[in-house]
Amino acid sequence: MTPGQAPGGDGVLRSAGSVHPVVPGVLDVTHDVILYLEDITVTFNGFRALDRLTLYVGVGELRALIGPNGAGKTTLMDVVTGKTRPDSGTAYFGQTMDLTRMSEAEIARAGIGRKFQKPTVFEQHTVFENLELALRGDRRARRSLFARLDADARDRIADTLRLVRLGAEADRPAGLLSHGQKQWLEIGMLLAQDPQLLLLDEPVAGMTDDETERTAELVKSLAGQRSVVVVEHDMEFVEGLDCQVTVLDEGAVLAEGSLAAVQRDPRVVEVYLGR
Ligand SMILES: Nc1ncnc2c1ncn2[C@@H]1O[C@H](COP(=O)(O)OP(=O)(O)OP(=O)(O)O)[C@@H](O)[C@H]1O
Repeated sequence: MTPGQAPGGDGVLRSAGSVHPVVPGVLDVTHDVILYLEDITVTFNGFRALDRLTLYVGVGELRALIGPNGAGKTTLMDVVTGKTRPDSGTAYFGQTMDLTRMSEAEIARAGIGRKFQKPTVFEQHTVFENLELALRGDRRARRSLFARLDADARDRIADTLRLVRLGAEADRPAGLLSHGQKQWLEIGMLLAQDPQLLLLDEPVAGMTDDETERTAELVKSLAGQRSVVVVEHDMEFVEGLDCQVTVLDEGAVLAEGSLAAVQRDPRVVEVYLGR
C-alpha cells in the first residue's frame, strides 16, 4: 500500500496522481482494497485495546485474524461495524466510505455483515422462513416482495440454501438444527443481504470436527465474490482456510503471512506460549 492510495481525510480521494470526488454511499474498490484501517487507537479508561493498528483487506480476500485473549480482535470488529469509535486513526470501506462517521445501521446497509459467535436464528421459524426474513431486511428484496421479482427472491433463497448446505432442512424449524447447522443458517441469513465484506467471529466454536471441516469449506467458498475476515482460535480450522493470517497482540499487528510462516515467527511463539 502506498500512502498515495490511502483515502484523504478531507472528502477528496487522492489516488496515484489523480484526485476523485467522493461519491457518498458508493463502494469504490478501484485499488482492490475493501477495508483500510490505519493507525487505529481505541482506549478504554486509558487502556489501549487497539494501539495504532494498521490493516488492509483486499477485494475478495479471505483473511484469518488470530491472537491471544485480549489482543484486540473483537475491538477491531467493533470499529469496523461502528459499534466502537476509535480515538484516532482512519477506517475506510473501499476508497470513499469513512466508517468512523457512519452509524452501525449505515455500515450494515453499505455492505458489511457481521456474524457473532452465538447463533441468533429464529428458532420457531423454518430454515426457509429465516432466510426469507433476512431477505426482507434487504432494500432491493423489499421492493420486490409483492412484485414479479418474488421468483428472484425465491431463487436467491434456493441459492443460499445450496451454498450453506441446508437444502434438505429448508422446511425444518431452525430450533431443531444442530449447533453447526444453526451457524451455517446464520451465515446464510447474512449472505441474503449480499454483504461485500463479511466478518465472522469464532464461527466454529462448539462445533464437531466434521462441522468444523465443512465450515472451513463453506467459508473458503464465500471468498472471491466477497471479502471475508474470520476471527478464530481453532488453529486446525485456520489451517483449513489456507489463507493469509494476521496475528494481533496488545492491540497491534504482530505478524502477517501464511499460518505456517507466522507459527514459525519467534515473536508469535512467544505471545502464545511465553506467557
Ligand atoms: N468495553 C470495554 N471496556 C473496557 N475494556 C475493554 C472493553 N472492551 C474490551 N476491553 C479490553 O480490551 C482488550 C481487548 O479486548 P478484545 O475483546 O478486543 O480482545 P480479543 O482479542 O477479542 O480477545 P478474545 O480472544 O478473548 O475474545 C482486553 O484487555 C479487554 O479486556
